[in-house]
Parts: sequence; C-alpha cells; structure tokens
Amino acid sequence: MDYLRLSRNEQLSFLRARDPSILSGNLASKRENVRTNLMPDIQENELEEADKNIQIHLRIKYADMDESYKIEANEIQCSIPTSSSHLSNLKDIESIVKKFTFSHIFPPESTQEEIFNLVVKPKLLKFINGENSTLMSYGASGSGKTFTIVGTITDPGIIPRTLEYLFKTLPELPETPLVKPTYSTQVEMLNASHSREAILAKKNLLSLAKMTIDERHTNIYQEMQSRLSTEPAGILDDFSSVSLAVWVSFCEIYNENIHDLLTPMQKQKGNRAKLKLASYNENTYIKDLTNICVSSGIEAYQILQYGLHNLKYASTTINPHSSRSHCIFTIKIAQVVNGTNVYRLNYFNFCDLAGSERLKKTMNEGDRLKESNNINASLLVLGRCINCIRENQKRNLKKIVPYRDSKLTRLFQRALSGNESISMIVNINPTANMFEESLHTLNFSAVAKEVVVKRTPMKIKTKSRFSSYLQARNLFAANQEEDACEINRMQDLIDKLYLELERQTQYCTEQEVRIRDEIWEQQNAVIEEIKENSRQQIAANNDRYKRYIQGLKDLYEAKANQREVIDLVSSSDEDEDGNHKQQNLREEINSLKVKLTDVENENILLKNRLHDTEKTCTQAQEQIEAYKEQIITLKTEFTSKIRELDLEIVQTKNTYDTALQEYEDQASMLVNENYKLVEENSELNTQIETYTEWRSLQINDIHS
Ligand SMILES: Nc1ncnc2c1ncn2[C@@H]1O[C@H](COP(=O)(O)OP(=O)(O)OP(=O)(O)O)[C@@H](O)[C@H]1O
Repeated sequence: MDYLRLSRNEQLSFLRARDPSILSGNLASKRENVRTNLMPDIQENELEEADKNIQIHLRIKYADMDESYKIEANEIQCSIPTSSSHLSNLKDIESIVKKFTFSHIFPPESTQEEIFNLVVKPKLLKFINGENSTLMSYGASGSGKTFTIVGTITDPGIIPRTLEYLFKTLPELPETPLVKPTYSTQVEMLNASHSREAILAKKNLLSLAKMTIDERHTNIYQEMQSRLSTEPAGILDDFSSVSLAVWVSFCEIYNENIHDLLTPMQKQKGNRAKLKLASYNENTYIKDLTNICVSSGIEAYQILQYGLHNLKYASTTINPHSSRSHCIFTIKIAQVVNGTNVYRLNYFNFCDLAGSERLKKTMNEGDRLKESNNINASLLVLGRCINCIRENQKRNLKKIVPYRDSKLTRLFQRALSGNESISMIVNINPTANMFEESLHTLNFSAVAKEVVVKRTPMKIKTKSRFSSYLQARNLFAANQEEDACEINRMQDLIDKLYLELERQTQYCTEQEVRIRDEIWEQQNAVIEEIKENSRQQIAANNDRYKRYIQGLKDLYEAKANQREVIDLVSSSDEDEDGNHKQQNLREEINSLKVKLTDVENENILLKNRLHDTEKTCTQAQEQIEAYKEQIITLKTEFTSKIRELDLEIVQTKNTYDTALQEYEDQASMLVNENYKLVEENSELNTQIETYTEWRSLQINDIHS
C-alpha cells in the first residue's frame, strides 16, 4: 500500500508510479473481494466506511444559484417551497428543509483542475499500479456532466487531464505495440504483422480525426500540456522487463443498444451496428468493440474527439436524440513480463451518464418517451443495484443484485459489487427553474439525508389519509419485490438455457471428433491386417514356387545326362552286360518319368494356389475400396448431420435472442413502472417525513 502513503504526500508527487511487484511476476493477482457500501440513508458512523469504497461527490454548476440552496462543508440544504410537487399533498406546510450529505461538495466556483486533483489523481496512481477504476457523472440534462468529464475547448475536463498525467507518468511507449487487451481481463502478445495492423488502424483513425475535429482542440490540449509540465515529475521504476501498451475504446449505450463510437458513422448510415455483451471468467465485456493503441496523450485525445464527433453525427443524422445516451470512454493498460505468461490488464472507465429526466415533467410520446424510459430505467437499475448491495451488507443478506436488468449495470458489475474502485460526480444546476430536477438528483444520489420541517401552522391531515399513504407505500414495496423476483427468475432461466445451448454445442463437436477418429481407426486396422496377410501369403507362395521350379530344372538336367548314357550303351548291342544295364536304366527312366509327372502335378497345384492367392488379394483390394467409399459416405452423412445441428443451434440461438429481447423490453417496461412508483414513493416519503416532523413539533408544542 505504498502508493497510498505517496499519494498523500504531494511533494513526492503522484507521479511516483508503479508498484515494483510488477517485476516480480505477480501482475495478474486479484484484489480481495471487498464489498462496497454505497448509498442513501447511511448513518454517520457508516459514512466514513462508505467513503472509502465509493465517493459520491456533488458538483454545482456555475450559474445563478437559487436562494433555496445553502452549502456547509460536505452538506447541502434545500428549502423546498410549497409550490414543489414534493409537497403537493401537504399544502398546509409552508416549507421544509432537506439536508443532503456527500463525500465532497464542489461549489459553483470550483475549477476543473480542483475536481481533477481531488477526485481523479489518487485513482490514477492506483490505476497505474494495477487497480481498475470507474468514474461516473450523473445528473439532469444540462447540469454539466459532459463539461465535468470532457470539458470544453477552453476548459479541459477530467479525461484530457487524465490522459496527459497518465502519459507523463508512464515510460515512453514503443511506436509499435507488443501487447493487446483481448477479453475484459486478458492480454495477448502481438506478432509483427498484428502490431503493424494495430498501427495502421491507429493511423487511419487519426487521419479521420484530423479531418473531422476542430483544430482548436489540439491547440488547447497542447497548451494544457505545457501548463501541466510544471507539475513535479516522478521517478519511475525499471520497466525494461515489461512490455506495456495503452489502448482506448469509446462506446455509447443508447436505448439499451451498444454502439461503437470509433467506427466511421458515415458507413453505418441508418443501421448502426449493435454490439453485444459477453462474459469471460465472470467479467462482462463488449464483444467486437474497437480498441485503438495510443502512445501519447494527444493521440488518445484526438481519438476521444473523433468519438465525440461520431456521437454528434449520430445525434444529428441517424437519430435526433442519440446524444441522450450513456457514453463510456475506457483507457486500458496491458502489460506482460517479457518471456513469461505473466500479464496484467487494467482499465479506467469514464462514464458520462445520460441526463436523468422526471417523467412527469417530460412526459412525451413515441420514440422520445421510449428513450426517456430507457434512460430512467437504466439509472433506476443502477440505484437499485447500489441499494441492494448496501442492504445485503448492512443486514448480512444474500439478495440477488439486479445487475442484469440493464446493460449499464451488467457492464459495471465488478465495479458496483465493490471489487473495484468507483466514484460518482453528481451534477446539479442550481437555478430556480431546475429546482425539481436538482432535488430529484440529490434524493437519488446523496450519501445521507435528513428532513427538517419549519415551524408553521398546519391543519392535521385525517388519519385515514396518512394510513392511505402507508398503504400505498407498502403496496409499492410489495410490487417492487415481486417484480424483482420475477425478473431474477426469468434471468436465471435465460442463463440456464444459454448454458444448455453451450453444453449441447460442445457435446456435438466432441461427438463428431470421437466418431471420426473411431471409424478411421477401425477401417485402418482392418485394411492393414488384410494387407499384411496378403503380403505374407504371396511371399510364401513365391518361395515355394521358386523351389519347385529349381527341382524341375534339376530333374531335366539329370534326365538329359541319362539319355546320353543310354545312347552310349545302345551303340554296343552285342554286349549282354550292356543289355542288362540298359534294362536298368529304362526302369530308372520310367521311375524318373513318374516323378516328373508328380512334380508337374504339384506345379499345377501350386499355380492354382497362386491364382487363388491373387484372387484373395484382388478381393481384399476391392474390400479396401469398398471401405473407402463407406468412409466417404459416412463422412458426407456426418457433415450434413453436423450442418443440421449447426442450423438447429443457430435457430435455438435466434429463438433465445428473440426471447431475450422480449424479456429486456418487458424488464424495461417493468423497471419504468417501478421508476414512476419510485417517484411517487419519494414524494410520499417526503410527505411522511414532513408529517412526522410536524407531528413531533406539535407534540413538543403541546408539552411546552
Ligand atoms: N461548471 C460549469 N461552468 C461553466 N459552464 C458549464 C459548467 N457546467 C456546465 N456548463 C455548460 O453548460 C452547458 C451544458 O452542460 P453539459 O453539456 O455538460 O450538460 P450535460 O449534463 O452533459 O447535459 P446532457 O445530459 O444533456 O448531455 C454546456 O454549455 C457547458 O459548457
């Protein structure tokens, strides 16, 4: 935890970076699973604890501040006038004061630099040392969320300042990246051709950016660079054994659809590509999202501006309200210890949330209503997730946190569940005409709140009216509980179906491989056996045949010698002895003739056998051919079966996707219903709190 000590010591500068553990091969180590303690109604003693895990800061826009507001340290007081819808059912009350506490309050005169120094700088150092971070800006439309996160040409916001500090702290990066983020927490080494592709992609995007963005942005960034260069520089640890690269991505969630802001908009026309969420090792990430490697702050800033240009293009050309989306700019640091498999990927998300709107005030129809619904729905889910986590922690419960109810919360599940650092800058516009919006924002986001009712004469409401509030409140709570259960049940079902589909696909692939291998092995063994038998039989027959031929030759030679002897004997007929010998020789010749006949018969027999063997060989060869054909037929059948299965899988997947879409639509509707109820509930709560406070004042009056 060295960095904590260093970050408090500003003289040493936050630029004292990198935990040396990076070089000890311990890059991908996980943080402890610390749960976050987040949202409203936290008691004083819990406040400090909550502050450690999540900071919720309030920034008040530079504008004419209505006198209803009063700021004291990290507390803001709002005097709610009777004209407010929050008091519409308690007309007898003149006004009430609500106090909201935040981790820190930035008054209207706060500068971008102050906000950066207090909120982001400490997180940046942790980020470089291997902790992920998420920063969100929340508030009503026009309250200054984008101004805080991005800034203007003349007054750069958090992202450009972050980029400049980051690249000043990191060592000089190689022009060609050697590592790249893959899935949400994975890293891969790049070969030469992939590195070249990455550089080409960056160059293309930068030249597009140069054509589209206002040149003043670059100039202002450079001015900011020179201003920031007066900051004390830190000493860096040795990075020589680590390959490091910085990548950025930029996307928006509009109407619950995710769009890449780094793909040229002109190409997308009316049909903007929708990206999907996927998970790997319990990390949710956006599939096929463009990641661009950057080697300097100015490059990353130009890419950010290009994304913002795309956002504007989409809002004016593709759909008129696209700027009302959640925008997420992510900086990723990918590191690999050279020559090892030890890697680490860290990311810093900057999320500019779409403006929260009060349905009652902005009740529109058609697409505009759907858009408002989706924005409010996802913000409501965000609030519900935070509340649910807090409840679980506080009461040691195991309630299912509804992360899956919106794309935004799914994407930030790790951060929201306390595994990563998360901070929120809540923006309000303090002018009188934005009072309702601001009060709603404060109600939603404050770390703690308190109601104080001013002493005013008031008629007591009838008891039945008060009990009807309580009834409505209980009914709302019950409905909300039921809806949440139903949504969770449906989500579980979808998860199970999806798992089953994956299991089936895996099973089919394994079966295919196994059957192919088995058939191939069996056929090969039979063919080899037949070949070996035939080879042995042919060799044995050839041997025997050669021996018999040799025997025959020997016999013929012997016969020829005897013939010569007979001729010699017959030339001296008168010799009786000679006659006798002749007789003997004839007998011998006859016996040899018999033997010759035997040999000839045996030869015929051998020839027949050879013929039979040749026939067996031909049959074996034919059998081999038949087997080969059989294999081809089996293979064809198998391929078509696999194709059928593939088709079935695609159809099942489509059915699943349609069901999921329907479910998401339904969930969005339910959540919107809830949202309206929450608004009503918030008003009822205020009235109940006011009434309670008023009652105690009345009682005090009576006693005194
Ligand atoms: N603190 C501030 N100081 C000066 N100007 C500001 C400040 N906050 C906001 N503004 C200006 O107010 C206008 C609206 O702010 P911004 O666009 O940031 O609002 P937003 O909350 O992002 O709105 P939306 O949700 O509609 O996108 C901009 O012109 C911005 O420059």
